[in-house]
Amino acid sequence: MSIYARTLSVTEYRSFPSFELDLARGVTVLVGHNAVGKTNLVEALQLLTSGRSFRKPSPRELVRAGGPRCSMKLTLEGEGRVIDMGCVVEDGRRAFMRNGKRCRAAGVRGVVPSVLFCPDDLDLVKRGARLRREALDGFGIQLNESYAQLASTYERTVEQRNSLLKEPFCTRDLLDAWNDSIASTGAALTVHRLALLSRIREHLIDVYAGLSGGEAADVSYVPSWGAPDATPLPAVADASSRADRIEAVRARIASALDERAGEELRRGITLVGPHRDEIAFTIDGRDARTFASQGQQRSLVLAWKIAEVEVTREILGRPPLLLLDDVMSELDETRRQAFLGLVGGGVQTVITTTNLGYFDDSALDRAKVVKIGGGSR
Ligand SMILES: Nc1ncnc2c1ncn2[C@@H]1O[C@H](COP(=O)(O)OP(=O)(O)OP(=O)(O)O)[C@@H](O)[C@H]1O
Repeated sequence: MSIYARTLSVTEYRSFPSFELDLARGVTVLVGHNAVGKTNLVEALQLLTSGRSFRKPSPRELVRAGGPRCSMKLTLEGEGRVIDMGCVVEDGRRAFMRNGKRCRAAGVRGVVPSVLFCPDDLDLVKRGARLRREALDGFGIQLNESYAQLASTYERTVEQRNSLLKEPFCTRDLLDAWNDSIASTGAALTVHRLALLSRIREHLIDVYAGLSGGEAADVSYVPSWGAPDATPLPAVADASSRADRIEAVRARIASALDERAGEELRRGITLVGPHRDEIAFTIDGRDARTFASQGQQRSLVLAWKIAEVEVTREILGRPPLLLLDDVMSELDETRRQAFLGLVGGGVQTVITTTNLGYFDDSALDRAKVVKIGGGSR
């Protein structure tokens, strides 16, 4: 049996003095009124599977108001293993634990990765590019530790270069000294992104066509460093062509940095690199950000999330933990069924809702329903 999330327990965490939640191997529905803490539980599950929270809280925000510390533990079980992933916040500092031993976020990340879908995601297509980059990276870092390390090294490098750019003494020579690290780390990160996006794309196209009755959706990577008609990058077939690909991107980032140095010095920010790249959706060849209806944009996001589930299965050989926070009310019947269909495919799922009316009887019969703010059913 593949590894899955069995029990979450939290103490002095957000709205909970203490709470223990046994999860079903299939679907667990958390039902309760507004503000009873359903999303808080989803957040803990995300934190203990991915090492991050979509709410981006400061450590103190995780501690129940007035308390000095909080702790969370998620027990994973299967494949002959039991692993406890933990997180403790004390004195305003957050520490992760694996089987009781302190570790970095990487220690809890990715054994059972999670795919979260919450109401904020519904605007993913039309909001700023940063959110789409974060969606791709947040997924990628759970599947590949080198992706995670590159993303974090690259972020630090850009921060340092931007700090330098804001200094009155910053000169072209001082700036150029940073270009190598931006270009080489940025290129390696970009190649990870391109590989992951191409896997997501394959599923997204099929899923979207199924949801829409045949419309052609697509998603592409629009780099900050190249004209769209630039020579295509070498295809990734093996490790050596991967190295060629990184070198090709590195050279383009380096030359774009060179070209735009004057503008960077004037504006005080780094204008080239993966932190400025775009992930763009189209439907029937038209830019989805400006042309797609709200329903089409939602279907694109839904297709993206389903693609994340399928790509996890492809790469790790097991499905992720799917966390659906408060989205049932936002989706119509077809889209709800698309998600519930995944569940039939053996994806462990936690769904929060204020209203069980969004589920048909057969779905509820197969689910474990837990009332939050009351007893379990
Ligand atoms: N650190 C904290 N200490 C105490 N309470 C907290 C803390 N953080 C959040 N809360 C409380 O948790 C509640 C929100 O919980 P949550 O967002 O999980 O609700 P929910 O059940 O998902 O609600 P909805 O159905 O409206 O989305 C709020 O009442 C908020 O004040």
